Amino acid sequence: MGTVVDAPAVVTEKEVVAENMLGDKKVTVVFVLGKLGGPGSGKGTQCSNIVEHFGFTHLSAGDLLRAEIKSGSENGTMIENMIKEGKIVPSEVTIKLLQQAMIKNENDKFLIDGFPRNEENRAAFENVTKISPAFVLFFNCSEEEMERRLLGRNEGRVDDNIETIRKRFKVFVESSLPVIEYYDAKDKVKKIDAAKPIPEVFEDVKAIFAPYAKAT
Ligand SMILES: Nc1ncnc2c1ncn2[C@@H]1O[C@H](COP(=O)(O)OP(=O)(O)OP(=O)(O)O)[C@@H](O)[C@H]1O
Ligand SMILES: Nc1ccn([C@@H]2O[C@H](COP(=O)(O)O)[C@@H](O)[C@H]2O)c(=O)n1
Ligand SMILES: [Mg+2]
Repeated sequence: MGTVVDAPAVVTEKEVVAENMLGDKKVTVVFVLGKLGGPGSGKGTQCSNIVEHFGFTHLSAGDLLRAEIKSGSENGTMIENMIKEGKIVPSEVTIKLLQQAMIKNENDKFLIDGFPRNEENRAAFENVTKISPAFVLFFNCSEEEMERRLLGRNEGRVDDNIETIRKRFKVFVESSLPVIEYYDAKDKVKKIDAAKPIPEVFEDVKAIFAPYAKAT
């Protein structure tokens, strides 16, 4: 039997132009994730530093979902129940919130924190927005340390209790790991040791973001 050669994917000029475009602006997106889904790995903390030093806009999928609950939206009860259980909200809901937030914002550099949490999140985001991340910033931290930080966070989150924290870790192993593996195979995962004190972690983050330094 002869060798079967896959036909090359046909990419039209329009598709090439459309890649990473949001309306008429070209955007840079960095996904921010962590080990075991990264709850408590310091994603939000370091994103604030990146915003200040590198001019990115921080969009936390979890924060957008929590704001949606507060807004009294028809999806509010469903989202709240999913968060209490540490489960992943359907992609169409989260992607719509992320897309709206990016369109409303004039910036062209976004940190998307806590997303994609599963293969459905990842594939749907790329299909709907045609945006691929520049890279994935991955915070590596032990389960014990993340648990300790979350139990001491005191922000009144419904999911910062030992029962939900353990469920969130379990969901990661089942759902989020393939996402990391997908981007790892594309050499897009930049791993950070997140167990160190906050300023030391930021030194490592800074080295990764140096190419995005604001012109002075
Ligand atoms: N490197 C660090 N060392 C010690 N404490 C930290 C460190 N980074 C963050 N913290 C603290 O740990 C807690 C969790 O941090 P943060 O909210 O940034 O985590 P997160 O990754 O965004 O978690 P989640 O996914 O649950 O939103 C906060 O109280 C924060 O001040
Ligand atoms: N892509 C996502 C992100 C988050 N969630 C839900 O929100 C919870 C809290 O997320 P944090 O990033 O703030 O830790 C998370 O446990 C999920 O229930 C989601 O569904 N999809
Ligand atoms: Mg956070």
